Amino acid sequence: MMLSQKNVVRACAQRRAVKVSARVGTAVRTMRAAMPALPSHLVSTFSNAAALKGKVALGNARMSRIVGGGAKAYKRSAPRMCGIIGIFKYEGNANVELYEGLLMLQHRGQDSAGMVTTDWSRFKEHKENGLVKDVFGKQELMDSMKGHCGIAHVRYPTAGSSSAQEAQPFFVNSPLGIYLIHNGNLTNTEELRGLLNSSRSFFNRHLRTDSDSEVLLNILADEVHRAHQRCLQTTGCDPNKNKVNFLFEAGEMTMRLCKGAYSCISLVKGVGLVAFRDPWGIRPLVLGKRPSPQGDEWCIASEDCAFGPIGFERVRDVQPGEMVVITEEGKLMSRQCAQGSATPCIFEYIYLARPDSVLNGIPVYNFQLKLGTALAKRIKERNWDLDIVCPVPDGSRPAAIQIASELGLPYREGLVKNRYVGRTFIMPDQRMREMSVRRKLNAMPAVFEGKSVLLIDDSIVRGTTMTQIVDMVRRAGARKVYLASASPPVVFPNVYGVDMPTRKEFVANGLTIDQVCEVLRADGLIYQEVEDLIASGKELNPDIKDFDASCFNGRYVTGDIDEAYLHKLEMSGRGANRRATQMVSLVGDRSMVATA
Ligand SMILES: O=P(O)(O)OC[C@H]1O[C@H](OP(=O)(O)OP(=O)(O)O)[C@H](O)[C@@H]1O
Ligand SMILES: NC(=O)CC[C@H](N)C(=O)O
Ligand SMILES: [Mg+2]
Repeated sequence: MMLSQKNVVRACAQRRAVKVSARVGTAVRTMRAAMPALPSHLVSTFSNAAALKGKVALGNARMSRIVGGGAKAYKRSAPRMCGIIGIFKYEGNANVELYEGLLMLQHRGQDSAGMVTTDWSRFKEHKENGLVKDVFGKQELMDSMKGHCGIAHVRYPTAGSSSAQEAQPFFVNSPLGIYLIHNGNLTNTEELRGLLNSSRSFFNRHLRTDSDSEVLLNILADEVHRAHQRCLQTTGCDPNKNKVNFLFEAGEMTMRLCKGAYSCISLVKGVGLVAFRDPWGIRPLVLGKRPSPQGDEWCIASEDCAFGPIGFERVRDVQPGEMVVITEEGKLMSRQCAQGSATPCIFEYIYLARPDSVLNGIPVYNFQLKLGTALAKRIKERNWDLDIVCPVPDGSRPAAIQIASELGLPYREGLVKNRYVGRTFIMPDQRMREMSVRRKLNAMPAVFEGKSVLLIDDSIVRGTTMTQIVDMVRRAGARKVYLASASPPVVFPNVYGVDMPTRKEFVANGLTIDQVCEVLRADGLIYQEVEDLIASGKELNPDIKDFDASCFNGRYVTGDIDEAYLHKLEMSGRGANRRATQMVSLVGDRSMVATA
């Protein structure tokens, strides 16, 4: 009987099919008999582990977790999040610059793309599932996106579903016309949903999706309405002259009510381009400008790598808890809506952001070099007999270059990435899935033959990439394969906008480093220490007193996340289903970065 992938996972999770004995060999035989369709790499993982150690005392639960996680991992690509951009110009259309800027943020999200442009009298909106070039690379559509201001979004969902209805921007028409785009994830969405449905909300707001971003927009709109009401009750307050103030007041209340991560950009009719960032500054948001004969023009984006190609220059980060308004006339105003205390997400620097970005005053590239330096110190203590250092393209290159230099070893690019694979539908059978991983990366015998190799990756999340690569590198003739991860083991879910909601999908969850090493079939494995990671960031910007490193240390900076929350998340639709039926990206668009 051939079991489907889903059934394999289910069978593993329920621990019915695998009768694990203390001896792994028995377990492997049992697995083979019970699940002929089990991915061979997972079965051989255990055979190999057994060969390496003789026997491995992995418990029943742990075994089924690894098998379940690995099988699921085949369906998924690396976790992503969202990217946002807004542009204010005085004349001409903003559409092409929004498109170019959004392309520079494509690595942050690949599920959908959306844009709205305006001349402040009419608004033109378009959003669809797909990559930026597929959604907006159409002359007729772009010609119709008129207006000198606009906002645009790329999405990788962390709440709700990946349906096109939940693509961004979201829109409300009352009390002012507001479009909003959001990067991050609210952690008290249900509570806020309740507020919007309570008598507190005069409008009885109708929520059409499961998206947290739609909730956030409606909270903001509701607070604008309340600010307007307060004005009407105050002698001498002219609502028409106070719209910017309504936004600032709404920003203050929104930041009191909303928990979690939110970097947002809005177009507000009668006000202008509005941007705000949660009081913890978890997700990035950067302000840029360029001169024009009429005055400064503005761009606000998740990462300042978006500025260069469209002629903007970085001014500064939007501060945690700050709201910036660029009025319809181009005047920049700002208010600190909440006492901010920067604890930016450290995972941004390791994995999510492009190396050519500067976030929170820290150049991402420099951060990655520092991670290389810190890790090299620990590697030296291992006394591994190494011949070459090889990066896993693309994310790990800066760290690997630094490690090679610190260890005095040759840096060799032995893995070639096919950057033309692009997005791929879930492969219908196992052979094709394996093939698609192999066509993404190719190992060169010319580099590996007879060598003891130190492979560097920026992170090992589910272990999918690394398991395949270790195999490939051995097949290409490597004598020994050692692994180093520039980040610590990922063991806790990310609740702030990165799509990593369940612990069981992480290869390092519940295992010792030696056990992970066995699962990955390597000769040695070393991870970055959490203290070294945080210290590296603080050295680059001493004003940052702490980082959100929750996926490594389980300390959630917003203070509202406990075991019960994580458990509920894992049991929820997102955690349980893991979007098994949607498209996945087998090659992230970061492939364009380091090779450009
Ligand atoms: O353990 P896993 O779940 O496989 O995920 C970790 C891998 O995913 C990312 O690479 P990816 O190929 O997505 O993109 P990159 O080119 O930006 O490195 C990351 O850089 C790791 O290599
Ligand atoms: N990754 C993100 O920033 C996602 C934004 C929002 N939570 C959504 O799911 O659409
Ligand atoms: Mg990678």
